[in-house]
Amino acid sequence: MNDLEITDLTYSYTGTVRSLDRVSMSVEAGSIVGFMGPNGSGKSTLIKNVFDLLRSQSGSITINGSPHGTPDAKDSAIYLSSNDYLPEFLTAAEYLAMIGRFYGMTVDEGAARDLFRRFSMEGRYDDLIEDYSHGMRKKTQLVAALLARRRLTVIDETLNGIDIEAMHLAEKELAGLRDEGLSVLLCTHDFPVLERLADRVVFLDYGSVVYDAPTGELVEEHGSLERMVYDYIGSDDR
Ligand SMILES: Nc1ncnc2c1ncn2[C@@H]1O[C@H](COP(=O)(O)OP(=O)(O)OP(=O)(O)O)[C@@H](O)[C@H]1O
Repeated sequence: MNDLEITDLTYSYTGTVRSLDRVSMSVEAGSIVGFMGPNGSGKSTLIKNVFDLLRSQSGSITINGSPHGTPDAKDSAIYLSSNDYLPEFLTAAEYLAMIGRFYGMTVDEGAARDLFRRFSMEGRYDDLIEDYSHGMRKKTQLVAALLARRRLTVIDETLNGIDIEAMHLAEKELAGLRDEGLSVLLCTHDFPVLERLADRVVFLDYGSVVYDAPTGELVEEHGSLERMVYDYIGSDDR
């Protein structure tokens, strides 16, 4: 079964221009799908539709087999947004416990502290988030997802801004989610990360899917994801 199934999703903010135009794509269980596209291509609009943050206008979205607005669907997925907004007035311990309560689970404090240590934030677990750097906030978002371990984790450029050591660990941890049969939709323009990690890549432009294929096939055909994107952007068919 697919953890995320999007069929013919169309969305317009204005009623005239379509930010998404009949987009269909899926994320298979136990896979990592890379999600790319130029600024304004519709990536955030699609993710906001998936998480019911924008009311869908036409098409259908299911998460773990349930329509995306239902409690079952919401319980099955976690969204790491591109910004670093977290409740400033909570400590990470309180924030992670709150995320646990959202999902009806008790956060394993030992596992949380261990992730904090491994992401080079030892000793900061009980500090207020208002004193965290940008990178620490991004890593805290990631720790929340790694603790929640939902069927579908959607990462909207959350990894931008974390250092190379944390990135290395993040890649390992995301591969670990996949090994457990969980899935990840990873929105990033970090081509090497996608080539290492993504089983499949979806590339969006002007609200439509341009490429949707296994990463290996795209790399074989174009030489690299970077080449694929630069050739496409520079082409006359656009
Ligand atoms: N609130 C809004 N009102 C009107 N148009 C919007 C709104 N939000 C986004 N758009 C338009 O919808 C289109 C898709 O935007 P979206 O933010 O989904 O793109 P994106 O691929 O996430 O871009 P980026 O890489 O810059 O984050 C763009 O043309 C954008 O201008």
